[in-house]
Amino acid sequence: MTDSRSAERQAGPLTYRGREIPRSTTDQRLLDRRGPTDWVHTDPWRVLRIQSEFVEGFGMLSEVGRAVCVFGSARVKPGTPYYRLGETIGDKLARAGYTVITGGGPGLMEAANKGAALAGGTSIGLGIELPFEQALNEYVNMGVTFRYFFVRKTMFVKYSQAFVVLPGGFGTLDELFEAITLVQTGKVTRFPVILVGSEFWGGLVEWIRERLLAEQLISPHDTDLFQVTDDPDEVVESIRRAHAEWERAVEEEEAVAELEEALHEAENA
Ligand SMILES: CC(C)=CCNc1ncnc2c1ncn2[C@@H]1O[C@H](COP(=O)(O)O)[C@@H](O)[C@H]1O
Repeated sequence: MTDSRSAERQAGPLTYRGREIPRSTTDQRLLDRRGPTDWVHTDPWRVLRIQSEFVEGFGMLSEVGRAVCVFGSARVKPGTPYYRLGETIGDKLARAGYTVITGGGPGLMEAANKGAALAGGTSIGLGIELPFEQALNEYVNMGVTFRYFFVRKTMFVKYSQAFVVLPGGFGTLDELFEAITLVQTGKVTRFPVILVGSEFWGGLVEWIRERLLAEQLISPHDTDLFQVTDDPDEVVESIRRAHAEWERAVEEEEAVAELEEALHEAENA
């Protein structure tokens, strides 16, 4: 313990004692315009920027209805088979009443946004600031551009109820494995992850079974955490089915809770 209370300073939730006590108070430093400005490049300041990205993202997305994220390569060109597949999936999701969310970039993100926008749906792009210039693709009708990858990833998961994964590179694989890990660890529940393109994904799925499963690095039921299809209608149907099951489960949970409450009241009457 320090000798006396006077040798202590409370600065918000922080306590300083003895020689650690700062020479000025936080307010003095805030109101004093002199002094170095390098604090704008410090981590505590970045934390505020990170917070503001969460606030902007939550603010824009919280009123979006049922939504599906579509991921896929930034590099696939318009007019190619994968691009057309992306457009079809965006279109069908929008017609089924889902908002389509993508990374807002070019390639298959653009394809899904295009399909959704031209079908009259809500087409969202969650862009990311990159070292080279890039704007949200022209088919995004609601967008946010993030500075931080991890804030953006939180938005993908929080505001969608399914992930559709088209062929892609590292970015797409990152998003795919994040989603599967979140489902595997129970951080998100009843969340369909649908890989589109059996020829493209076949090798990876085989490796998961023959290597990860065979070496017991995943559980047998973990291979059910994702499904593979080539059929855009099946993509929409699987998502619909999962949501119908989810709604039934929620209704059941609510009915059980009401029953329990009624029982509790009757016991206390
Ligand atoms: C031409 C080029 C490389 C542009 C990059 N521009 C990007 N804009 C927005 N999201 C991106 C971009 N690159 C990667 N991503 C993210 O990672 C995935 C695609 O990465 P990849 O092309 O598969 O690895 C997308 O689903 C997206 O969420």
